[in-house]
Amino acid sequence: MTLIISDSFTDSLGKLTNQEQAAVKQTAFDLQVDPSNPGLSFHRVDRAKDKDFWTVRVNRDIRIVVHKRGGSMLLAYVDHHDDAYKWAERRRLEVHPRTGAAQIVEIRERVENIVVKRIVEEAVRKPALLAAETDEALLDCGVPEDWFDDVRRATEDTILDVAGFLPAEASEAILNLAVGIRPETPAVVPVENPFEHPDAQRRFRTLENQDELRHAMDEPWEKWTVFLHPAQREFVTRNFNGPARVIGSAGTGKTVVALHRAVRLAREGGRVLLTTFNEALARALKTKLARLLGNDKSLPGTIVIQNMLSTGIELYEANIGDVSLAGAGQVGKFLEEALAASETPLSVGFVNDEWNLIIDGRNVRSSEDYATVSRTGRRVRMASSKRDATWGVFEAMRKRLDDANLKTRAGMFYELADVFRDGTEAPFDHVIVDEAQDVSEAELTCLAAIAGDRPNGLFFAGDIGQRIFRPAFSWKSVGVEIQGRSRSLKVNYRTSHQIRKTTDVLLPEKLTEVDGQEENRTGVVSVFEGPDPTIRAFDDPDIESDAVSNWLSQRCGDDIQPHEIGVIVRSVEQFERAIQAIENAGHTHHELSGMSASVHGKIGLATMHLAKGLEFRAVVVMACDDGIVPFEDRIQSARDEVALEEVFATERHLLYVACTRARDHLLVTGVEPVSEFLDDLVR
Ligand SMILES: Nc1ncnc2c1ncn2[C@@H]1O[C@H](COP(=O)(O)OP(=O)(O)OP(=O)(O)O)[C@@H](O)[C@H]1O
Repeated sequence: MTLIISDSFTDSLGKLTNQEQAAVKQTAFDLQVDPSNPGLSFHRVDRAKDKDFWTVRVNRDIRIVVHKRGGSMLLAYVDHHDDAYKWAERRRLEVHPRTGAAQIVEIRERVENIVVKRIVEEAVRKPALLAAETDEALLDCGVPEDWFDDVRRATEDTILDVAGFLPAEASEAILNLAVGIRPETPAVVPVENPFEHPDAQRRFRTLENQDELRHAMDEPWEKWTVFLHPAQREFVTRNFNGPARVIGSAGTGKTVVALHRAVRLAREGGRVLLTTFNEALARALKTKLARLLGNDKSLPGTIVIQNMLSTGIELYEANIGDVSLAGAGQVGKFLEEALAASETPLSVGFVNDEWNLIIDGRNVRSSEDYATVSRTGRRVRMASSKRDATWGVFEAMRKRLDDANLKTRAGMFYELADVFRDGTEAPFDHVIVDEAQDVSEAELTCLAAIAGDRPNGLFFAGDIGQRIFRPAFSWKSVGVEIQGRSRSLKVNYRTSHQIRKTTDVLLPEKLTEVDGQEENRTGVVSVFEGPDPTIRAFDDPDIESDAVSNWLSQRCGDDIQPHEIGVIVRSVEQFERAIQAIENAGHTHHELSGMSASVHGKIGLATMHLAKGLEFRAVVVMACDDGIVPFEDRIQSARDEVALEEVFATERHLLYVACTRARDHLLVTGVEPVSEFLDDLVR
């Protein structure tokens, strides 16, 4: 007998108490070992339309709903006795009429009258969004026939309710149709077994052995470890003959793809480097990898998870020798000294930008190179005569660094790139970069030298709408060409429809990269709903603090634990305001930094920069005042138009990152005059 598990089973398992879950797991193991064991006491669900639904007894109260057909048994659902039966009576298992994928469908006439009645009543008042859709079009979307009328009657108020009754791909397709995006005709992938169809694998998984069953049940809320969207799966399993990239807005499961792909390549014996921007993100990746692997620790290959800087230092020490890096303060001091000694009439600010963005950032080593280097991202033009004079300052700067036996971070990566380009054996076959929007030019050059010409050598996961640390640059110019191998994910698993819709407006619908590629951010749907986010402006910080305190107290009453709540501010200067609000609500806080994860019983507190990679059920983004977001000092320090645009873009990204850490509840506040970005959020 083949045992299959469905996502509806893991969802329902996650809602039981720990004790009940333990009993369910034991019964599921017994079922896998010997389905004929009389202790399981199979009962057919007599009132079900689908006669293949049965229940299995866990204890006096709990029943597992299974679907038995042919030689396979599907674990479909688990609940208390009556609710388990009701669930099965309302559903049938069928094969999608177009694609051939297996799906569990809710039977329209069995869905509680009240719910459907509300959908119908409300539909009378507002225009129906999909009234003109033909049967063919709805079938193409995967809508079961008995739901056609409800879909056609759906209004903007009821479409989410209707979508909630449909199989996931149908739900995603009609939500897109409702905003004018016509879904692609479904792919017909010929498969013998409807459970093996790519669309089916997002909700069903055939279990090969007890370990897989244990893994699927151990942390049922971590569904991503077992079920992938077909678009995610494609990125995990596909082989690329050049650098490839998965993109998508916040919460679309890019990190999940990066992790699964790392495991897939290591299972094939590859040596994988999974790297990311900072230590906090690397730590989060390690935790997730451990969840994904479960007990399966014996990979034929290897996975090293390390932030970019540590990777660079380790590789340098292994291949070149000891390295001491100059800090930003040290670099600034040397530049000022070099400038003062040169008597060149340039501003310190200009020289700093020129060094960071061009000379050090692009590894310019001679005056000849300086004359021809690309100045993309820097609108300040320079006559060649001026460049000659300026070059002397940078030569002196390099000498100062050499004399002090110091390197810059960029310099270290460029040197490493030369070493690997010259044929030194790299310790990795595959490099996967998460949060790739924040990789620097020097780092990318080095990674390309390590694995750029290997099969499946370079893979990136990122979102240019979340670039918050580094300036954008041309990937092509460092030989990383992803055109034709870059695709976006469109299903948001993290944030509710309501939060996603509100925060999406912070960014333009289309973002253009330096290389000219356009990323269309429309057409994303979320897999669940929640309350509308609240955006509020207050007259003074004390009133803001009181309002935030009240909101926090209410959330804790909503069955949310303090550590599932995050308060996020622009920078540490606003921590005091946040702490006051947290303490007024009768809670304590825990500062989330690169080195520490959340602490049970304490509300998390983070800056917007360090919020990247975090996730909370409820989030407050507070102190969004004018002058704080965007941050006035950064605006003042921008020395040209491009730099100013860059400041506004990255400040917007920061607010977007902060707001999209929320799953179910979001509150954004500021004190008058508030951040100009809040106007967009209430639009
Ligand atoms: N196939 C899936 N099934 C269920 N949950 C998923 C799936 N894929 C991702 N998730 C969940 O969605 C959330 C967001 O996933 P992930 O962190 O990979 O998104 P992301 O695109 O990298 O987000 P960000 O851009 O904000 O970093 C996580 O809680 C993850 O567990």
